[in-house]
Amino acid sequence: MPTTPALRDVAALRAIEALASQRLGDGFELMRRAGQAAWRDLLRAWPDAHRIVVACGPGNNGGDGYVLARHALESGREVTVVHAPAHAPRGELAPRAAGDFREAGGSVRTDGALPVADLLVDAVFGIGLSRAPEGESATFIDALNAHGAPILSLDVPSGLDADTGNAPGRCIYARRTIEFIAPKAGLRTGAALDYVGDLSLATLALEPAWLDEVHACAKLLQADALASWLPPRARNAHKGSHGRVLCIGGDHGSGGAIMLCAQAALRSGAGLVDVATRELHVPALLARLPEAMAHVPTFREQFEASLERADVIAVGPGLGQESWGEHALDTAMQHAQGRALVLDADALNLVARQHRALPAGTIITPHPGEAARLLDTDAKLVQRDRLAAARELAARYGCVVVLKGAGTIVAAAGRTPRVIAAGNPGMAVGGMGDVLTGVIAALRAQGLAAFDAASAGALLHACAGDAAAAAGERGLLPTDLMPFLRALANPEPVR
Ligand SMILES: NC(=O)C1=CN([C@@H]2O[C@H](COP(=O)(O)OP(=O)(O)OC[C@H]3O[C@@H](n4cnc5c(N)ncnc54)[C@H](O)[C@@H]3O)[C@@H](O)[C@H]2O)[C@@H](O)CC1
Ligand SMILES: [K+]
Repeated sequence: MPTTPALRDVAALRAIEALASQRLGDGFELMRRAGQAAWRDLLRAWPDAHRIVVACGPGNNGGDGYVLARHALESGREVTVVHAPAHAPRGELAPRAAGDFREAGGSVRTDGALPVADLLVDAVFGIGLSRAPEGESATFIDALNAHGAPILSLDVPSGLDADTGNAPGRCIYARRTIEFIAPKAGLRTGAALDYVGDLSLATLALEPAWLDEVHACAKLLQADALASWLPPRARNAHKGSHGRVLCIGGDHGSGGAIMLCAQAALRSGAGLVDVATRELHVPALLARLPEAMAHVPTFREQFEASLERADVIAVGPGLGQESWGEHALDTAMQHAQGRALVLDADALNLVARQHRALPAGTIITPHPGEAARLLDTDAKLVQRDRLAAARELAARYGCVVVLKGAGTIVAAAGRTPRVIAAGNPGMAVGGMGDVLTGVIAALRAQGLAAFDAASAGALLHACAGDAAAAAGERGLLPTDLMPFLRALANPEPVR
């Protein structure tokens, strides 16, 4: 796959299927290729699986399952196709694939009962899922999940909405999913990451140019894209060449948040970092991070001078929503003209509370709860369709949005959203977002445009999290990322 592959939604996949069926002259050819590709993938991942149960649904996803089952049968495996009573093959193609399987001597159980197996193949529902599985469909999915053998899902774990990554009801927990034709946005963000397992792709030998004829709903940013975002450093650089970041936050009780932000900004290459925080936190900050310059927002002149000097103002980590934080945010916003802004955490909660407009190009980094407050909805609805929520935030606030959570999304009006293909659950710990704010602010200060700084920052942060998680996800600390931020921010060996 290229470093930033295009992601497709169901509408685009339907368009590609129609186009390909027409150009190949036979609708069944795609199903034949899908079933065969899935069989090859199964052999790669589970070469020793002998007893294979293929669970088929009523549509073309089930048809792919019948094609795979015929290949398994012909290679001497013990194969049983099982479908729920209500899932007899329908339409034009699936009955044909089922007929081929029976003709080859395959047996089909129509009572939904699952025999002993080394491996289950899930071909119940694909991109045609139209509602939450209920009744027999729900019981069948429950039985597959409870069986105990690993599950290979064809195209989509059955029950998952391939556009949103939301499971509206029961859903298969796959060990592995083989996608057909093109990678799907909905398999890479939010709840989807609990269901998909390892992902592989079969393009079904379609001409790449055919894919270009349909729209991409998002792009996937993978670890190897990182180097291309990071600007080279001039040999005669001085500290001013790499930008000046002012980090504002750390009300009483939250002093660590702004320290993490500042340290991450320095480790991601900012030339100068100022911190405006509570006076009480200054000694700890300077002891821990002597490279930072400390200011106190209540000393107005000193604070305003630091705002005037800043290239990038990052507000929010540990800011709180009391008058101290409100005053610091107000003052920062008064000096936003001509500077880049990165807003996080309580800065976003204050923006939501005050119904504040944001200067164009502001980067906001909400988690789903903050996104919900900004959109006046609830976090569950945000998570139900993360891409739509990120796009809506970008449109409503005219800003660049980094919607955090598994499969972070970066969106901006008029741009194709980006989905980050890195990060891990070890990063779900307090302080991790403060680090992200510092990373993005540092990249913005080094000259990246807002959308690129947000994208590269989210990717760098996630990759550093993955590198740090090599020692274990449980117990991972935000400070563990610091050496990896430095290493990954320097992809070229230093001469
Ligand atoms: N159309 C094509 O050209 C190709 C399709 N392919 C496969 O076909 C799949 C799409 O096929 P379909 O469009 O037939 O859709 P699916 O097979 O995903 O499912 C549609 C069928 O399931 C039923 N259904 C949907 N949600 C349900 C629910 N919650 N409870 C009960 N029944 C439900 C529908 O009524 C319909 O009969 C892809 O995911 C892929 O696996 C591949 O063979 C490649 C080519
Ligand atoms: K499936």
